Amino acid sequence: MSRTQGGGRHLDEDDIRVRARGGSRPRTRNRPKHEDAVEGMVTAVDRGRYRCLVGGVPVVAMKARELGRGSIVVGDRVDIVGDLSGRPDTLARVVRVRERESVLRRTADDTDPVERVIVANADQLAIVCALADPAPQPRFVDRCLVAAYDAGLDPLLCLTKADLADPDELLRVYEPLGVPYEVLGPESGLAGLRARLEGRTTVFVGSSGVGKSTLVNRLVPGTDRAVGHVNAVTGRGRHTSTSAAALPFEDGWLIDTPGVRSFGLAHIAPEDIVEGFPDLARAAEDCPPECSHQPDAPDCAVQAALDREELDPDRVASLRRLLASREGETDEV
Ligand SMILES: Nc1nc2c(ncn2[C@@H]2O[C@H](COP(=O)(O)OP(=O)(O)OP(=O)(O)O)[C@@H](O)[C@H]2O)c(=O)[nH]1
Ligand SMILES: [Zn+2]
Repeated sequence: MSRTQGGGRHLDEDDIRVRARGGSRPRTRNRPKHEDAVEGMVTAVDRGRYRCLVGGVPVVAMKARELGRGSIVVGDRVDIVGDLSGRPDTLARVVRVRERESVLRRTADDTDPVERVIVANADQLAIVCALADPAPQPRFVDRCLVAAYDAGLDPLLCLTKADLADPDELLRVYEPLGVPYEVLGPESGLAGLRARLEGRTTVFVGSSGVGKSTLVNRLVPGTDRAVGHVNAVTGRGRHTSTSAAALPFEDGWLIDTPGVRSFGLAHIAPEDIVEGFPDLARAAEDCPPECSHQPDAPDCAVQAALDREELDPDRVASLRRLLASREGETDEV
């Protein structure tokens, strides 16, 4: 049959012929490119280079031009072609990014509308908070809880430096919310925490000095965070990256985020911020639409419940600060 005949009809007959031979898949012009691509997980990103773990081998890759401008972040599952040997000076190519099961986003600050995905495919957010030195920052915890619930991640509160202070005051607030927690000190075993991390992809966040690195290093001994970085391979500097890096851990992943001290929440709607406060959300349901929940808000049911002493004033204050910070006031943590 001549190729010059009507295209669609010709394709039909070609299709039948292929099937009649049995076995082989029908050839179509739309077959995915790069059928030989192999799946990998992005463990670090550094200036346009993606460090991926492909079948246990660390491979450095660049983004194929056909992928355009879309971002690739730590946690992404990607399809890779090219040199997958992992040898120095080799550079593979990421040709596809698999659909993400979750995205953890942040805006640079609460009034900045530009949001960035910082980690893909995580399912747990470990909020590291010291019990002392630095003093606990419940507002930081609240902010992280909002980000976790919004992203569909399960929160896990890691209370560190239990040798320096008692966790009771913080637990009085967070235990009734059903937030899982671990109390950790230098001498405490890590069995409980390990069990919560097994098989999961957990992002660690914490403000400076809370003991996050100490914790991650205890969980994955001998992990020099530098190994997570592309630099050694590209030879482009030895700085400590401020981007996230994933470490394999017990059938799951630990993702450290040294550059992320907090989450700007500008991309989260006020209603969703309230959802991050399960102890207050019920009362807020009785508020007028678009209620600011601030003390001067007319008919605010949160204020009414507060007046009846049904709500924890500190929690209401924290919610109000978060909501106000989206309006342009800063909420430093
Ligand atoms: N007393 C006490 N000190 C701790 C504990 N965990 C960590 N530290 C100390 O706290 C300080 C900060 O710990 P890091 O692990 O560097 O804290 P970090 O959260 O990674 O801080 P950045 O490196 O700034 O991100 C260090 O001097 C640690 O030795 C703890 O459980 N108890
Ligand atoms: Zn209200």
